[in-house]
Amino acid sequence: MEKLQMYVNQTLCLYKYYKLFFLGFLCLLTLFPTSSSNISFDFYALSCPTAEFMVKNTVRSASSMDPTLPGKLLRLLFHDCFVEGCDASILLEGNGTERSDPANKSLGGFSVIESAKRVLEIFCPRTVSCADIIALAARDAVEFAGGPNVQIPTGRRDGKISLASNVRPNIVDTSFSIDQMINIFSAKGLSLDDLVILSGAHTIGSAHCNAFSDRFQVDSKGNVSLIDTSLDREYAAELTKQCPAGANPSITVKNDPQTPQLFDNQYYKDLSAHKGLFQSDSVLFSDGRTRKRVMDFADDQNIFFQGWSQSFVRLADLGIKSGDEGEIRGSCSVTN
Ligand code: HEM
Ligand SMILES: [Ca+2]
Ligand SMILES: [Ca+2]
Repeated sequence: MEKLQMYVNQTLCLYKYYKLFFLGFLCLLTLFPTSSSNISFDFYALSCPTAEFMVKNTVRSASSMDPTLPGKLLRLLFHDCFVEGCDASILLEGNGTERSDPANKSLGGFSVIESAKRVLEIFCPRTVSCADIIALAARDAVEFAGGPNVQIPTGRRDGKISLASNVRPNIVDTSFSIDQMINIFSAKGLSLDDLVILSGAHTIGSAHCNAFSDRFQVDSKGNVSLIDTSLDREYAAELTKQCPAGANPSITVKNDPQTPQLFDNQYYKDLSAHKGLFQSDSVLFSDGRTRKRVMDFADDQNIFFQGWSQSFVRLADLGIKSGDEGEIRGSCSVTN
């Protein structure tokens, strides 16, 4: 009996120690969080409570002066996040940086990020990362253009690496097959659904003629022949008018001709009508794996917006640096 009592006491004692040990372990976990747990909603609530407000205001006032900015800001996030993660590597200037690669030549919106950063450096010096400003500005650009208002976590830190040679292997080209696109997206942890939904970004903004001019040909009499037969003939003829042979390479056409500045589901209606601008858009309707989703989104804008709110957060979350990784730049175009 005495032995049994001793045994019970020992077990209880051990249990107490284990509990203490376990609680201690939990405490340590919160003291040294894993890197990804460091980003959170309203990360700047204490350090810079007006950060999100200041970015939104900058995006709003710049976009009302220049309606081409929302498209540029949204694309900037895509090109940032797919190379080295969402870490503002795209903003670094200099020889051989991502920004200098020809695939990034048509990016824009840099001045909006810089002016938001300038304001933030006055009110909250060295606090808000350029990576967060890009993500917030893209989010605000979509809202400004009439799209859903998405809450995103903040706390991204700025990267120190930016290499032009990293761009081409990570950025999707319009000539890619759907399998190539799926490969790049899934390497980032993004799904087939994310591919269809995020391509919906092409409901705003514009493109240079060389991004789609290999989809058709015009003979000397002005007759249009389709190289990509998934393209609507009349739409192709319209595009050749806007982009005649030998046209100035700086000419751009609207990605979504019906509602070029409105973030809506018109892009998916365009795809269903064989009027996707890039080959990489058209394949989303031609391929049996994605056609159903294109039709869902063409039928119901709410379904697109719901999907967008989730896929956008996933895009803005790619390869985030947090905790003691990276830095908070003082100026977005150079490392500290
Ligand atoms: C999936 C494969 C994709 C391909 C092949 C692609 C390709 C392109 C190309 C070639 C342009 C025209 C650039 C120019 O000539 O100025 C463009 C524009 C644009 N892309 Fe994409 N893109 C893709 C996905 C995305 C994603 C995921 C987003 C954002 C979530 C995005 C957002 C935009 C926006 C907003 C524009 C308009 C930019 C402006 O107005 O300056 N794209 N894209
Ligand atoms: Ca990046
Ligand atoms: Ca639109």
